[in-house]
Amino acid sequence: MSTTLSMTLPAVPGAPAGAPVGRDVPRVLSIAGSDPSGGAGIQADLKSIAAHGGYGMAVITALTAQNTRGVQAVHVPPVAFLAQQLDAVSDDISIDAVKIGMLGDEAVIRTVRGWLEKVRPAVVVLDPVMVATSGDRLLKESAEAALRELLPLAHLITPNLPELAMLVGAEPAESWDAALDQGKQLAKTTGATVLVKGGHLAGTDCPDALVNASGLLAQDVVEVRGNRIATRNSHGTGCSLSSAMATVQARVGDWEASLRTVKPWLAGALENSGELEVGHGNGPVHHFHHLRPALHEGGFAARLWDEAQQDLDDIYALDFIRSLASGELEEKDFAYYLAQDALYLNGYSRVLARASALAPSEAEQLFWAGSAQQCLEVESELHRSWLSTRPAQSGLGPVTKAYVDHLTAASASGSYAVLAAAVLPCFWLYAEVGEKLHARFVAAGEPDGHAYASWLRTYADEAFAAATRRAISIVDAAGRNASAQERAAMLTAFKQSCRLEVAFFDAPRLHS
Ligand SMILES: Nc1ncnc2c1ncn2[C@@H]1O[C@H](COP(=O)(O)OP(=O)(O)OP(=O)(O)O)[C@@H](O)[C@H]1O
Ligand SMILES: Cc1ncc(CO)c(N)n1
Repeated sequence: MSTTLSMTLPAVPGAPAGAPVGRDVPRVLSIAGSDPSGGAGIQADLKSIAAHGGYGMAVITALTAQNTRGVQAVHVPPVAFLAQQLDAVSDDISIDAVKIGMLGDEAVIRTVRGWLEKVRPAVVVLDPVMVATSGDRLLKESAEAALRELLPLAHLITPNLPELAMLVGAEPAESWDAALDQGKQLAKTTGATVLVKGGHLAGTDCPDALVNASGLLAQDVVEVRGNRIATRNSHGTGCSLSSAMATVQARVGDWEASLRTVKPWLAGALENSGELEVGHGNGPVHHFHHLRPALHEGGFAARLWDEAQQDLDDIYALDFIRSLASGELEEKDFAYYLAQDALYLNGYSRVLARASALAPSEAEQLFWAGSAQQCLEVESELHRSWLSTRPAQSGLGPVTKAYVDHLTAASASGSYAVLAAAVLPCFWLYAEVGEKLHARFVAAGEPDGHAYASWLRTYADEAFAAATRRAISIVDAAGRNASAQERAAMLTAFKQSCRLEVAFFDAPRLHS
């Protein structure tokens, strides 16, 4: 499958010409605390580094006993052993970037400081972890002064708003402008670039900004806006952000470009966090939301079918379908439906011909071409046997037009997979509804005098059911081979067609 790690990061606008380009797979060291529940600390850092194509390493400063509900205990091992871990890594491995997280106490800070002064890594991102999302302290109060003194050894500092306030000796900012002012102050006193984070603000926006007035950035303040995502799964966002920034910076050498890469990724990680179902409190983010596990045969079709269930329920609940089944449907509504169906089939046939033109194999080309021909034959049969005896209907109705327009747009997308997904509901939902209505009619003993008996008898057609199975299997294979992005587009196109199938059956009520 083609959904591999996004190792090739997009060329990012704003990257200065001639900016240093680092290693393809940067070696990134996290010096941080352990979160055994996997959402924050070194566990989050290693996932975040890997998600950005880095090689992750971890030196543990402290062990925490915590989960998504909070921190139960903290254990700081002897600092002599911390120093041994740090030296073990740097004696052997060239480190491209370091991310520093939870430090715990003053002795740890002193040890890390000594190591940084000796090794001088090219990229140092410092997340001044003091208090967890749960409100639990992760840095002894007595160590705050030592942490402040460590800041000038970092290139990027990533405090949240309460941490930023504490580091500049002020009250937490309540507005974005006030936060940026504090960021400027911290950048000035430390000489580092400050990443001011909007996570703790109220409102629908969630901006971040890089602040540095010494000419290192394109402007003194580079803001990257973002929408606030409604989720309580924000455990470890700060850890994930800082380690991702260290990784991308080691590759592209530009803080702004790094933030523009990392922020949308983090938004995706927050948006998809619900999928993980980890814990009962503030859950972790989905670091690998951009990767999808390989789907087994039928797996993508099953996902589409799940998506279609609500639309099927909606179809069965429509007056049109209920009264078609009972025979009570008004003749004018049936005539409108048939006339629109003939118009629709003409457009649909053209779109199927386009699928044939884009098909990757002769077998699929033939299938779509055959289906396109079949459509035209059904259209002319509709005219011959049903429409010739019914009063002329007005032209293309609004739903018919919307549906054909949607399919035409899908055929212009250039993606065979998206087009195949868009045309599928017309096979699948129609075949499903046809089979069910036919079965109900037969179960009712094919009542005499049913106004639509002959229609229902031909509605469930085995040749059409076979074509539907083939269309499903083509879309399933296309979906399994597609990138995550293309799959999402397939799902959107499919879903839209399902909605239009519902609307199409409801159109006679509204427009006949
Ligand atoms: N609800 C949200 N929607 C979108 N982005 C968010 C949301 N919450 C936080 N972020 C982003 O997550 C990153 C971390 O921000 P935040 O201010 O929450 O850091 P933090 O408090 O250090 O995180 P942590 O929860 O790990 O302690 C920032 O890029 C911020 O914009
Ligand atoms: C180990 C560790 N580091 C950082 C944080 C901050 O989110 C946390 N909760 N746990």
